[in-house]
Amino acid sequence: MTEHKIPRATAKRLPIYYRYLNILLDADKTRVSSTELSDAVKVDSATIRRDFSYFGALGKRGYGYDVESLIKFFKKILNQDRLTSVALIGVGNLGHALLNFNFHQDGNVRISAAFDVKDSMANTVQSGVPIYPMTDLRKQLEEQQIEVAILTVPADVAQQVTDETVAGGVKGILNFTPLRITVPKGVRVQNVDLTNELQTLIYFLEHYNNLG
Ligand SMILES: NC(=O)c1ccc[n+]([C@@H]2O[C@H](COP(=O)([O-])OP(=O)(O)OC[C@H]3O[C@@H](n4cnc5c(N)ncnc54)[C@H](O)[C@@H]3O)[C@@H](O)[C@H]2O)c1
Repeated sequence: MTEHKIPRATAKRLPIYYRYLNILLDADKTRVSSTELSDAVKVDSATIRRDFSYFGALGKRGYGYDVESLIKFFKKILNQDRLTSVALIGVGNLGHALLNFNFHQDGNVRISAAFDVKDSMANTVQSGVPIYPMTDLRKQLEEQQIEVAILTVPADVAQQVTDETVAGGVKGILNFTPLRITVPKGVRVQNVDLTNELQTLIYFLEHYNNLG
């Protein structure tokens, strides 16, 4: 499939396009030009045209892109048309916040099981999600066929928990811990580093805001 050939930067922009296209659909707009899209999502129109060309979605001159067919197409690529069950491991401060949030606005991703070592937490339900003891991790991941996990445990146990998670069949890990975890080939890790994001923002404010 073409999916494997999409550059990473393009893949990262897909959810942004998808979200905006849905807004257009809700507003009963049937087509959109790359310039219009560019203004809305703050990506230059040449990049948008190049991104879309990777999927073979070529806009017609003077017409633009058909909103509905683009959405249909992106839905498939982004797996938005099927529900993805996700596990959360480590129900502390951050874990609780994510459980509470539980990706409501997207509707197709949900945390369906959470795990923690604390005895007091085991076999309770938090924000509608069952919390299992770590001894049940592998069994639950396998039974629920969960392939994506969010890691919110302390850094010193992150690698050990990662190994257990991968043994349960998980193929993708959203890693909130500061540890750069090691995974076998075929398992993908996405690191979320809030400090880094904040520092990047501050850097941009300091270096680019005074130019104009
Ligand atoms: N709190 C934040 O704002 C924030 C932001 C970004 C990243 N992080 C990182 O996310 C992780 C979690 O942060 P936090 O503030 O929620 O910590 P926390 O101490 O509040 O929560 C950690 C949870 O993990 C559980 N845990 C410990 N060992 C475990 C194991 N072996 N298996 C399963 N569960 C285990 C603990 O019982 C606890 O409930 C840390 O690595 C932290 O550095 C935190």
